[in-house]
Amino acid sequence: MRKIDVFDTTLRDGEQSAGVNLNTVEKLEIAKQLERLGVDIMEAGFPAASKGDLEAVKLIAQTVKNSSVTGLARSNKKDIDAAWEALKYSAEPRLHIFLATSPIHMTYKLKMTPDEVIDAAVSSVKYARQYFPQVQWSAEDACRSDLNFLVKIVSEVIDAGATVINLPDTVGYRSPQEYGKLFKYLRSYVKNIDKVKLSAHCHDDLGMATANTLAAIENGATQVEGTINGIGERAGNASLEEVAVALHIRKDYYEAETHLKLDEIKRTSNLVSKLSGMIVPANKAVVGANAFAHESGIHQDGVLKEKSTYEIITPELIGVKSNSLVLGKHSGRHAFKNKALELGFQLADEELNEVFKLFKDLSDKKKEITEEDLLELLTDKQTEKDEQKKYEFTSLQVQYGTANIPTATLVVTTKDGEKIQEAATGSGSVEAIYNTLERIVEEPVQLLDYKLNSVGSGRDALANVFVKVLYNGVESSGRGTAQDVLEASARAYINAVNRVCKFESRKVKQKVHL
Ligand SMILES: CC(=O)SCCNC(=O)CCNC(=O)[C@H](O)C(C)(C)COP(=O)(O)OP(=O)(O)OC[C@H]1O[C@@H](n2cnc3c(N)ncnc32)[C@H](O)[C@@H]1OP(=O)(O)O
Ligand SMILES: CC(C)C(=O)C(=O)O
Repeated sequence: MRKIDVFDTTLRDGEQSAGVNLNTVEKLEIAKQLERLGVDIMEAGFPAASKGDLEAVKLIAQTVKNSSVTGLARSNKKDIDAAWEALKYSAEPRLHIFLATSPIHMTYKLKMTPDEVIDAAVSSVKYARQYFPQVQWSAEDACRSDLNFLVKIVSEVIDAGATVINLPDTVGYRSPQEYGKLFKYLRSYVKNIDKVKLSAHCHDDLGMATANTLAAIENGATQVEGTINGIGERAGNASLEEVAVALHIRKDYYEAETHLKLDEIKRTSNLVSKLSGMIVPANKAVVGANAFAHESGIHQDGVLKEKSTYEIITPELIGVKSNSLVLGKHSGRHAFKNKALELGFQLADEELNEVFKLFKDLSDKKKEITEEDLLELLTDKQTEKDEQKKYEFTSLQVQYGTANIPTATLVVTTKDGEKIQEAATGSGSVEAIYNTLERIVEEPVQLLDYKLNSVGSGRDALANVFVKVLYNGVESSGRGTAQDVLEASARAYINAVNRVCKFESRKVKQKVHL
């Protein structure tokens, strides 16, 4: 299997993401994790950019032992000297020099003629080679450069001593087919190309960075550059984790591999996200929170029967413990039963159907059903089984406005099937509800305590109300859970009454038959 070298630039191009600024301690922490991940080369910064960057690159170069450390420099002595200052103590000093080769960049940015660019490239590589045994030379904006010019300059910098040639798609412009052809072209027309490693460096402006990198590999690239989580200038760089996992999963096709420790990927991604502040989108390939989450019933059923039905990457491969079956409105009975079992509830078919219906009702109201939600449903069901209910909550309507008196209208069904409707006012909505319930139930319970909290997190968390009541000198309690605070309040009160009731003394006041 052909080995592809991994050149990580999270600490240089990744740090060029707008809004990202890593201090030396953070950079060192990421560098150590990149070393654990097994990157061949890490670009630790741009030493000429600032004193802080120089010091960070120096510290990383002195600390990291199992990956080669490099730094970026423009084609001038000042930048190369700064890089040498930072990198001279590393095991095998390695420099990365770049110079733009496209007409747009040469004319407008560098204000240099093509011949001047060749001279600057050659003299900077020669200068660097006096110090550095390894010099990578990058043709910035290679993808918008004239091909014959590219062949000429690459050939000359190789003669000047470059050991790696990088062909960056600096602005993420090329399609995979075009980028692949560029590599093929240089391999065919640069006579001394076999003396060097050939590297791909892709940006994601058109969302093709990973595909382009893989196309380069197919066409002769021996090194790939990118960042963890794809962070970087503008839309970012190629995601190294995507490239490495794609090579692994499709080794039958690419016949190439990296030597990354793939099970360190998730940990590296989490660390980079935490320290850079660049949140990984949930649907990001390989490392997104949803990458191994199955939500719909048919998929969940398939995965429970045989994981490979819907999983081409095992979560363990990248260091994630297991996949997750997320319960939501698209889930089916298989996944629901499985989750209930995990939580310790063995449900008979009839029970399963009942709780599953409650779950579906809830999932129409809530985006994601958490374990806590599920526990509520299952324990409520369990409690219901254990308790005979005299009153059942049926419906509630509350009118509330700062200019009006709060009014509640409730319908409660008795165990005999009678529907009782009542209405009352109160100084607040909850009091109006409780005043109404007092009219409905015949047991004169006295409310001692009322507590409200949320189950789960987020805006759509369930409301959980706990009430303490006194009846005939005995304290009891009740609990109600619902999407809405007011409904949970009513349910808690009814639950408390049910628990204190003596079924033999049933008598319902003020009935209104619907
Ligand atoms: C494609 C890439 O990602 S390239 C890397 C981009 N990264 C960075 O720029 C981050 C670090 N940069 C910096 O801190 C600053 O830009 C510095 C310290 C390097 C330079 O700062 P300044 O001296 O103020 O120059 P400034 O950034 O405004 O302009 C860049 C200069 O470098 C020149 N330049 C650009 N690329 C190169 C190159 N490869 N070789 C030589 N000169 C170059 C530009 O033409 C311009 O020169 P000019 O001042 O004669 O017009
Ligand atoms: C310095 C080079 C490699 C670069 O970052 C780019 O062209 O995108």
